[in-house]
Amino acid sequence: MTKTKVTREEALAFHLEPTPGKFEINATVPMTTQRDLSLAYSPGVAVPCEEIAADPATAYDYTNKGNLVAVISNGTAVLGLGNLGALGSKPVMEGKSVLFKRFADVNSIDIELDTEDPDAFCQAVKLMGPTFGGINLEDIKAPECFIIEQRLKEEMDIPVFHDDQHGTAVICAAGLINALKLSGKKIEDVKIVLNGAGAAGIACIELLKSMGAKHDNCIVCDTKGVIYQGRTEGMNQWKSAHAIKTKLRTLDEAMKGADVFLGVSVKGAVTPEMVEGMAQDPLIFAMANPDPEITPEEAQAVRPDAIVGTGRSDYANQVNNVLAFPYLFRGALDIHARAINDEMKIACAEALAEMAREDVPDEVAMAYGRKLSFGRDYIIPTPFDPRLIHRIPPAVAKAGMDTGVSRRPIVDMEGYEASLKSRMDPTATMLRGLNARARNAQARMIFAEGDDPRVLRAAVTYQRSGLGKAIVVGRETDVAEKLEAAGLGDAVNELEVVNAANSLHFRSYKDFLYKRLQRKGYDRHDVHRLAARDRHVFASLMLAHGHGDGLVTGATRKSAHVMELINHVFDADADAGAVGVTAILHKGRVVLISDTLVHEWPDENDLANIAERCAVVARDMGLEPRVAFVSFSTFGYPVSERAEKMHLAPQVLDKRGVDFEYEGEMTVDVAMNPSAQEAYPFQRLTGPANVLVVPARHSASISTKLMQEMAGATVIGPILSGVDKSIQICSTTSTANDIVNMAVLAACKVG
Ligand SMILES: NC(=O)C1=CN([C@@H]2O[C@H](COP(=O)(O)OP(=O)(O)OC[C@H]3O[C@@H](n4cnc5c(N)ncnc54)[C@H](OP(=O)(O)O)[C@@H]3O)[C@@H](O)[C@H]2O)C=CC1
Ligand SMILES: CC(=O)C(=O)O
Ligand SMILES: [Mg+2]
Repeated sequence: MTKTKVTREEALAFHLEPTPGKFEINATVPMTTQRDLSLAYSPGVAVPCEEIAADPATAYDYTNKGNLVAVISNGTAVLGLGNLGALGSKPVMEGKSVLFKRFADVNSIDIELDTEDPDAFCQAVKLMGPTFGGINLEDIKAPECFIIEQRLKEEMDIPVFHDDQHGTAVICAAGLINALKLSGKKIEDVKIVLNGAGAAGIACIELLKSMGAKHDNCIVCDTKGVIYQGRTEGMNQWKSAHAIKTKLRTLDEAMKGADVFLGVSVKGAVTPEMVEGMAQDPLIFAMANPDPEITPEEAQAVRPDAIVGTGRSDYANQVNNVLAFPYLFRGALDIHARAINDEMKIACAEALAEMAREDVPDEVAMAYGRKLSFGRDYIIPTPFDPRLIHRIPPAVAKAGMDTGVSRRPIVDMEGYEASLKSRMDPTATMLRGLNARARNAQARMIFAEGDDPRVLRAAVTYQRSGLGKAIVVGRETDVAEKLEAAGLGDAVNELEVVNAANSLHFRSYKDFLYKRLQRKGYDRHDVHRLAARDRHVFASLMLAHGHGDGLVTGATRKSAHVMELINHVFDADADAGAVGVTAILHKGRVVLISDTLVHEWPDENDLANIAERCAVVARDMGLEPRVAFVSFSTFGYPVSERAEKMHLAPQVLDKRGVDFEYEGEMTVDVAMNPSAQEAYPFQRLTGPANVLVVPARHSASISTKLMQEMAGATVIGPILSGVDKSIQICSTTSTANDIVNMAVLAACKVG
């Protein structure tokens, strides 16, 4: 991975703009009217106060306690920068709060306490207990951190978790589990050298020992070198517990023959010479921040066989507690936990390790600019992996429930996972509904473009997710090679691979096609070539003959070409009533835009047809359609010849008498914003439009692509509607995940 350098100027500008710091606080209730004020504040607020006083558990129902975590530091060990004081630590603490929100939707506030006295620190935190659902201690130096955490755990009834200790230990354990798998070594055999016997170091070595690492195989070092039995200088009880009987005295000596190096000390503490003498396939986690004990370049220059991880996001294998604390707290908060115990931490480590060994979604590859698959450069999930939020907290919550720290156990684990998915993306609920329908339908899905790795990965996901059976059109050897290259070699025997050469039905396909094309200038030879060589045509013929229930194609060629080819087999053009509908998912809203695929310049009758098709698609997707014919004018003003057909289309529907709401012509803001609608009291929509019928294909394309690029909206489609068989056309920029979504739509027969 190439290292992206961040300059001091950039870092300061990032913290300065748009407002100083990294987060603000927003209200979740309306606060506009007198009534709102009476409910949120006096007199209404008295009621929940009394309820909570009578039954403290109801604080989780009537206040934000249950989803609020304090990130608390005194700034005595800020990253690896040392004691920068309470105020100097604030940017890191604000940062941790932002990570809590971004990755696990945990509300969090940073609190910097200006004291180095453990008693004063504990007193302050303890007094804040009622406010929070959990306490995340951060960047407090050892050994005070051990005393503080221990005491607060005993005295508070919510999880108290020192992130630098346990968050780091969890992610270090997850990485180690997978690195050992790759090098074929066992935890009970490996020789481990730990440099840094502070908060992070002691916790890491303790967790690894609880997972099977042998005491005598672990050498711990600090600024004074090896911690051996009998050493007196710079010792404390936490270090003594890990002292071993040895003649080794320096880190240099300790590193000779070591299998694993764990660094939680300071920048540059390790030299290439030290790494050179390590055992075969060494594992090096140089976790000091912001600069590691040794860089991956330096380590791999002398030991190309090394697996290297650092705490930074700009190298491969980021071994950083950001992968642990948001999800540990999410799981703990959701069971109203009293504590985060060892079992919950180990469950978190194991779930993280397991995830890294699975196929990685395209969204993650895109965020990181490279394909990730389990191996030396990818042993732990990356922080932007969208699976983390619904995979890790359930594992943590379950471990908490099994070990009795939960105050409100989760009864429906599947529902919990589903709620976690939609927690980060409200529109995911709709997608989940479609997935459930597809799973019930168990459609045999034809994936026409078996020569494309994205399509192959989508086919494997479709089948392995239990959505139905995947049939791939392609050459067997080519499919096998491409699956192998995508790290899915074991899927070769799972997929059905079909082509003209191995199809038992090829002759009847050709007869069928000849009948359709014989009066359109095609002879038998042309038809043979078309059916044998064009996978879109071949796949369409399969579908036409019922040798699949749905078809997904279009990932490798422009949709207009694909439509042309499909039309050799089906009547899927404008004359036949076909329509393309694109769903835009953004900020919890779903809006359908049409026609994005078939009609170039529809007239008012076509527009009315398009609206009718959209209504079907909307209902198929669980939406009650409210259709707006959109234009740049609203109800005749400004007057324009171009807006005329949008003005007339509702009148066509008036004559037809349809069973859904429609209105127009109107601008997009009037269509979508109820307060803008108030200016037109006669208009008939009962709420914001969720279907926009646009004047032409170009405006459809411009609006959907603008939403995608500017707003980052999720775009699904165009969904092909009005064809009697279930066909969906992807785009050439579709990811494997997009293709699976299209297969789900095809399976649900949307449209
Ligand atoms: N990647 C990640 O997720 C995380 C990384 N870290 C990093 O780990 C480091 C330590 O943090 P933390 O444990 O909280 O801090 P502490 O202050 O609690 O501990 C620091 C430890 O490092 C030792 N140390 C310092 N310099 C050296 C050196 N040159 N050689 C050997 N040992 C040395 C100290 O030794 P002594 O006891 O003799 O003073 C002490 O034992 C930081 O760089 C931090 O950024 C921490 C948490 C998470
Ligand atoms: C990552 C972290 O918590 C630290 O370096 O202190
Ligand atoms: Mg820290």
